Amino acid sequence: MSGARVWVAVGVIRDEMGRICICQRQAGQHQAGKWEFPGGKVEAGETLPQALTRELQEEIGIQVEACEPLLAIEHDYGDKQVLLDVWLVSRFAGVARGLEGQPLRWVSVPELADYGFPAANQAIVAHLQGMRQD
Ligand SMILES: Nc1nc2c([nH]c(=O)n2[C@H]2C[C@H](O)[C@@H](COP(=O)(O)OP(=O)(O)OP(=O)(O)O)O2)c(=O)[nH]1
Ligand SMILES: [Mg+2]
Repeated sequence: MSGARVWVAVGVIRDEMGRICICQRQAGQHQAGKWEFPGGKVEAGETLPQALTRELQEEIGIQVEACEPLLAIEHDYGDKQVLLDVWLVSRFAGVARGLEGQPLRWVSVPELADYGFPAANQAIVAHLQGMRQD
């Protein structure tokens, strides 16, 4: 184990058709090439909803209107430890686009199985697969 633990606000953004927004992590980033749920590090003094709202505005240009906590995951990648605070975003304004050049897709919950996610995300995907989709 090495380094400090990074606290991350992660958004599972669901549209009116039940699809989920995923983005591909870029070259040079930790876990590059893997798909993720958009989000990023919580800054000092921020609440989780504040961090989530800021990150989703910065990364994909949407405004969070309703969100609720889904689950929290601690994971040790060896080179980095993360605490992912995963929130469900059930209402938002704006059109999601990859503002940092990252590929972005809307996929159904079954389709999540076709994408390569960081190891910590397996618990998120399993949680979504076990949830009622209404
Ligand atoms: N956003 C996001 N990060 C994830 C997921 N799964 C996962 O292991 N992570 C890890 C990868 C990174 O080590 C960390 C998130 O950092 P980040 O690179 O998104 O942080 P950030 O947006 O604030 O970007 P920066 O400060 O590096 O510019 O959490 C996920 O689904 N979404
Ligand atoms: Mg990020």
